[in-house]
Amino acid sequence: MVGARQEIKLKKYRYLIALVIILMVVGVLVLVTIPVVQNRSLPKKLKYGIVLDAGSSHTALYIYSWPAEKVNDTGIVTEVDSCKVKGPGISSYWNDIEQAGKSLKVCLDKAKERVPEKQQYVTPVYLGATAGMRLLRSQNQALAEQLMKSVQEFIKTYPFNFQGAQIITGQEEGVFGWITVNYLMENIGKDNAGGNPETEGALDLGGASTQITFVPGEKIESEESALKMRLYGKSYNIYTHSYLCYGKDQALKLLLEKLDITDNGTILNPCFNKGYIRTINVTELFNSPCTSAQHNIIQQMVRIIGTGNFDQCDRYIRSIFNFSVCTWSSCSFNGVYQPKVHGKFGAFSAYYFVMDFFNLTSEKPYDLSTAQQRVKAFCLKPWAEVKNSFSTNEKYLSENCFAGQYILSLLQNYNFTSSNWKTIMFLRKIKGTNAGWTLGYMMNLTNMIPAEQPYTKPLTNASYLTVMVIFSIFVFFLLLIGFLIFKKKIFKAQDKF
Ligand SMILES: Nc1nc2c(ncn2[C@@H]2O[C@H](COP(=O)(O)OP(=O)(O)OP(=O)(O)O)[C@@H](O)[C@H]2O)c(=O)[nH]1
Ligand SMILES: [Ca+2]
Repeated sequence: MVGARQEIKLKKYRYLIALVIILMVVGVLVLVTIPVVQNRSLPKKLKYGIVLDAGSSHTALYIYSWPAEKVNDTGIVTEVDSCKVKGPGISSYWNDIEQAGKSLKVCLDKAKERVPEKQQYVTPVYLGATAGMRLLRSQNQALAEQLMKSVQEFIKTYPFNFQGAQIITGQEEGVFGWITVNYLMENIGKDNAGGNPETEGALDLGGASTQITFVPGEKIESEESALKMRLYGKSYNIYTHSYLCYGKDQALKLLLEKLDITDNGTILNPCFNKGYIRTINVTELFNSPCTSAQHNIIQQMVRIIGTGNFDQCDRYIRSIFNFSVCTWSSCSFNGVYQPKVHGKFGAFSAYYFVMDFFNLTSEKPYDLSTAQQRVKAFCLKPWAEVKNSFSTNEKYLSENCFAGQYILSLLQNYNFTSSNWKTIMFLRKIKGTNAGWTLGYMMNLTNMIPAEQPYTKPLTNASYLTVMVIFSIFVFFLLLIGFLIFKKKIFKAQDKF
C-alpha cells in the first residue's frame, strides 16, 4: 500500500519537475526573442531642414537631414544635398527686384524633389542674407527690404514650412560658422572626461565680408566682439569679428581705388598677371559703399592692365589696412580689437578656393614661406601663359594673384606668422558637409543645440537587454541547480523512508 502511494507521489513530482523545466525553457526563449525582435533595425525616420545662403556673390541652398529620434545627439546632422543658384547674389537684383526671388527657382525645385513629399510641409526653410545685403541696406534700406520681400514671397510658393528671410549680422555669421565647424569636428557636445575639449577657430572669407571667430586663451577686452555661449553643458567665451568690405571682391575694389588712373582711363594693377586686361564700368567700382570716396574719374569705362609686380602689389594691399590707431592692448587692423589667435583654425569659402588653386590645402599643412613662394611664382607668370595652363573660370583665374596675396596679408594681420601658420587648415567640407554658417544657423533656430548636456542612459537599449538576458539565464541555472539539489534531498529522504 505504502509503495503504491509513494509511486503516485513520485510520478506527481516528475510531472511537476517537467512542468517547471518547460516553463523555464519557455521563459528563457521569451527573454531571448523579445530583445532580438525589439532591437532589430527599425526603418529610420529622417527629418529635413533647408537653409538658403544669400551671399554677396551668389546664393546656395543646403539640405540637411538627421534621424528624428536623435535630435540632441552630436554629429548627427549632415548635409544631404546642395544647390548653387545660377547668377549673382540677390543684392545684385536691386534693379530687377522680382527676378531676385525667381532666381531661386531651380534650387527650390531641386529641394522639392529631394525632400520626400510627406515631409515637405514640416521641413523648415530659412534664408539668411549676408554682407551684400548689409551693404545694400546701408545705402538704401527700402530697396533692401523690397528685395528680401521678393525672395520671401517666392519661397512661400513652395510647400515647405517657411521660417523667414533675414539679413543676418556679421557676428551671427561668424559665430554660426564656428558652431558648424566645431559641431562637425565633434569638438562640442562630446562628453569629454578630461575637461573642456579644445575648439577650433573659424575663418570665413566671403565676397563682401570676412569673419574671424575663436575662443582666445586670454580675457576678451571688447564687449562688442565677445559672446558667451552655453552649449551641451559647457560655457564658451567666444571672440568674433566681421570686417565689412574686406571680403575678396570688396577688397579688390579697395585696392583698385588706391591705384592711379591715367588720363586715358587706364589703371595699372600690380596684383593682376602681366598682360591681363579687364575693362570695367566706373560705376561698378564706385557704386559700393566700401569705395564711395570722392573720385574724379571722368571716363565711363576704365581699362585695368595687369603688371604682375609682386612687391608693389604687396605694398598696395597693405595700404588698404589701417594700422595707425589701436585703443586696445592689441589690434588686427582698422583699430579693431583682437586677442592673440589661439589653437587650431579651419579656413573655408574663398580661403579654401584660392589656397586650393595654389595646392596649399593638403592634410599636412604647408608653412608660410612655401605659401608665399607659390603665390609669388604664380603672380610673376604672364597672363598668356596662365590662361593656357589652367582651365579655371577666367574671372577667378585672373584674380588668383590678388586673392593669394590678399589672403597672406589678411592672415598675417590676424597675427598668423611663420610660427603658427600651420595651425590653419584650409578646408571646404568636414565629413562631407560644407563648412559655413548655414548649419549652425539652422541648428540654433530649430533648438537643436541644447544649453545643457542632455541626460544619457548609462547603457544603450541593446546593451541593457543583453545584460538582462545574461543575468536571467544565470539566475535560471542557479534555480535549476538549487532545484536539482532539493530534489535529490527529497528522493534521499524518501529512500530512507
Ligand atoms: N577662385 C575661386 N573663387 C570662388 C569660387 N567660388 C566662389 N569664389 C569667389 O570667392 C569669394 C567668396 O565666395 P563666397 O564665400 O561664396 O562669398 P559670398 O558668400 O557670396 O559672400 P559674403 O556675403 O561676403 O559671405 C567670392 O569672391 C567668389 O566670387 C571658386 O570656385 N574659385
Ligand atoms: Ca558667405
